[in-house]
Amino acid sequence: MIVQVDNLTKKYKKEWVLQGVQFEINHPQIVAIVGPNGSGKTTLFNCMTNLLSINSGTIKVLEKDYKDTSLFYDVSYLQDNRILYENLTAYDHLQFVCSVMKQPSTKIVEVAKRVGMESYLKKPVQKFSLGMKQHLLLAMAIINNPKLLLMDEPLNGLDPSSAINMRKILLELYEEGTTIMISSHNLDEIDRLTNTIFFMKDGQILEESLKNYNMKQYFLNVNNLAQAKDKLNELSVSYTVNKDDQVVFYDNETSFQDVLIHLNQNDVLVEDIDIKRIGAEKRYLELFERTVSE
Ligand SMILES: Nc1ncnc2c1ncn2[C@@H]1O[C@H](COP(=O)(O)OP(=O)(O)OP(=O)(O)O)[C@@H](O)[C@H]1O
Repeated sequence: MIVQVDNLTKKYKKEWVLQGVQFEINHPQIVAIVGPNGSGKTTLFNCMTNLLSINSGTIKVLEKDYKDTSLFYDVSYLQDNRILYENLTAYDHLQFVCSVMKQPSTKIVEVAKRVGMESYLKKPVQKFSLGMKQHLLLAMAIINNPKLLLMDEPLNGLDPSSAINMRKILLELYEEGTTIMISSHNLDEIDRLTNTIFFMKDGQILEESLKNYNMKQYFLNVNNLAQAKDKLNELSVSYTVNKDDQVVFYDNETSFQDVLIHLNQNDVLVEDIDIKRIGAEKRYLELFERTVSE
């Protein structure tokens, strides 16, 4: 067991933010935590790392109670950049983390290279851009090869190539056996990283595999719509016809190839094909549409 959270509740003064959070992670994976602003993602991470007291419930991490101080060596938490010291260099920060994590200082250059921050390793943080600070936070979080890595909005301020590099590093860590819990509002990036998403709604977690949402949706323009409908009915394909007279269907039942072959053999000409992927954004809108439009 990597994480087990049972009936976790947390309130600030009168506001209940976590209202019975419940989930388990039993094997190494990348899990995204997604939810509107203020839904409690940071609060959940802060509770899991014992930075905040909880009101009720239990949290177990790597088979231990979350308050067990030995977890410090195996769990990293990438928080926002207010934890950085403006007057210290990136090297100073990494040296400090190395010493408390009992890691050799040779790791500093190694991790700086991996993250792509060698050129400003010796500069003070006050001269850093937002993205440079994110690089340093990432380097600090992975220098000890954690078993569990919690990341609160790590993509903030990253340019496209840095975001691609971060994705590469996270996928490598996952391959090496690290479990990553990442909160982000960047649903495209989440789609690229994982299809396991915990949606935070009403102080609870809705745990979903987005496999269904990663289906492809096909839009066909055909020369003879009536004939096409007849032939699709023969194949028992579930389809709809949209306002542009396109035949729309998903790839979960009959394969796309079979549909094309059947139409072609029955003199229906497919003139154009558009393919869309249904991802996390669609599910997010279904769950939070009112919140989004408010
Ligand atoms: N220290 C605090 N004192 C009082 N209320 C707080 C405190 N920290 C957070 N809250 C409230 O708890 C709720 C959840 O906040 P939290 O930061 O956990 O949400 P979040 O999902 O991480 O949001 P975002 O996506 O904006 O980062 C919000 O309503 C927030 O105002």
